[in-house]
Amino acid sequence: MKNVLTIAGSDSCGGAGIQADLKTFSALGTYGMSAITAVTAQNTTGVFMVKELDVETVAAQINCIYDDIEVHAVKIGMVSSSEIIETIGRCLMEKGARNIVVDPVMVSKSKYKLLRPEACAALVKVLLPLADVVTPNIPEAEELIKGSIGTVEDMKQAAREIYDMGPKNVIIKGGHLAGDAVDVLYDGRRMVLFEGPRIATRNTHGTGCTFSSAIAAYLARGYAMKEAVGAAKEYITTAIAHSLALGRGAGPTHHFYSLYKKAGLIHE
Ligand SMILES: Nc1ncnc2c1ncn2[C@@H]1O[C@H](COP(=O)(O)OP(=O)(O)OP(=O)(O)O)[C@@H](O)[C@H]1O
Ligand SMILES: Cc1ncc(CO)c(N)n1
Repeated sequence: MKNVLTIAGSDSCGGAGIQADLKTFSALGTYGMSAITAVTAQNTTGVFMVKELDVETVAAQINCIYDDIEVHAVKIGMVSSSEIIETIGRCLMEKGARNIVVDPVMVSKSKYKLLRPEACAALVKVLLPLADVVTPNIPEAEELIKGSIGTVEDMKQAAREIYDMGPKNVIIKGGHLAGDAVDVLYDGRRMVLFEGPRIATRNTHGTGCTFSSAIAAYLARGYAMKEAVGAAKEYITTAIAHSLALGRGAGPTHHFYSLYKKAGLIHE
């Protein structure tokens, strides 16, 4: 069994954050563990409250996992303050963490700021250089490069600029553009495009969390980066295709279908 840790915020409605991450880890046959950075009160219509945890609690969760259990990959999601970011950076360096996936969560789909604006610099300085891969969506990539992105060519240029900030690989997710859902992976030498059909649904709560967690799970299972991203793309496309019309807003991705299908339990 491969063990995967998520360091992220809790989403009370279970569609994004820690809850999406753990569901993804399980569905992909890995053992999931968590260090919670903040508790959010949210549902499919929006985020209503955020309570950050103190840095001692964040550090204690990470340290006690690494002191006891082998961690084959770690995914970092919502980390709202500079202090929490610096604490996570320090802990992961001390523990020699590997297979680090950084999802630079900034704003929820419902437009709630999940990263304090002044903490963006710490994210760039501390977490990007530690990342084996960083997975911004279009608005996050625009914030990182301080420019606008409207085409796949713009995504490639943004990937080059973000690569220069220190991560080993960059994926720009194209979920926010029109047309097919195209993601761009850049490893400093090659640009690889992952193209999926755009699924016509409003139920896309937690797509970014699910995608980055799937990459972490596949890296933990020993996939090389390009193969991990390709497999994660298949997983997220399936999870969106079978997303759930829960609540009055954007419903969540679905995590059981792929597992059952892969296991040969679903015949179509
Ligand atoms: N409607 C869709 N159909 C198919 N694939 C999609 C769709 N929307 C997003 N994706 C894919 O889902 C993955 C996550 O991308 P997206 O841009 O939605 O992340 P995000 O904005 O970070 O999500 P989150 O709401 O969790 O912050 C990418 O692989 C993207 O191409
Ligand atoms: C806790 C949490 N993390 C990430 C997201 C992604 O937008 C969210 N909505 N909530």
